[in-house]
Amino acid sequence: CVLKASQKRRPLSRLLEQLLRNLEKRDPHQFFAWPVNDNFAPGYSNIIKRPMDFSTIKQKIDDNEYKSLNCFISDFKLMCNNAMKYNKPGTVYHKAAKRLLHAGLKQLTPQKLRPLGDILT
Ligand SMILES: COc1ccc(OC)c(-c2cc(C(C)=O)n3cccnc23)c1
Repeated sequence: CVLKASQKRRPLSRLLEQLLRNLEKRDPHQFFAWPVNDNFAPGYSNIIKRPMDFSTIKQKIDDNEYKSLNCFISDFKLMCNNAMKYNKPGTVYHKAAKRLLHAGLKQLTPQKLRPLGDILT
C-alpha cells in the first residue's frame, strides 16, 4: 500500500495544515492571505519589522520550519498584531485582525486541542 503524499507528511505538519485551514475561514476577505503590499499600505515595511501572512505560514509548514504548535501560534499572533499596530483602531483591517485573533485563539485552546492527542507533546 503506497501512502498518498499527504499521508507521508509529518504528524505535526498535518495538524498545522488543518489548524491553518480553520483559521483562514475566519478571514473571508482574505486580508491576511498574502503579504501586505507597501503600495496599498504606505510605509508598511518601515513600521512592521516582521511581516507575516497565511501564505507565509503555509510555506513554513511545508518547509517543516515549525518545530512546535507554539511557534505556529506565535506567527498567527504576530500576523494579527502587525495589523493592529499598522492600522488605526476603527479601520476595517484593525477590526478584522482583532476578530481573527480572538476567534483563532479560541480554536487553539488546550481544551480544543487535547483530543488531537500526544503529537502535541
Ligand atoms: C482591500 O483588499 C486587500 C487585499 C489584500 C490585502 O492584503 C493582503 C489587503 C490589506 C491587508 C492589510 C493588513 C492585514 O494590514 N492591509 C492594510 C492596508 C491596506 N490594505 C491591506 C487589502
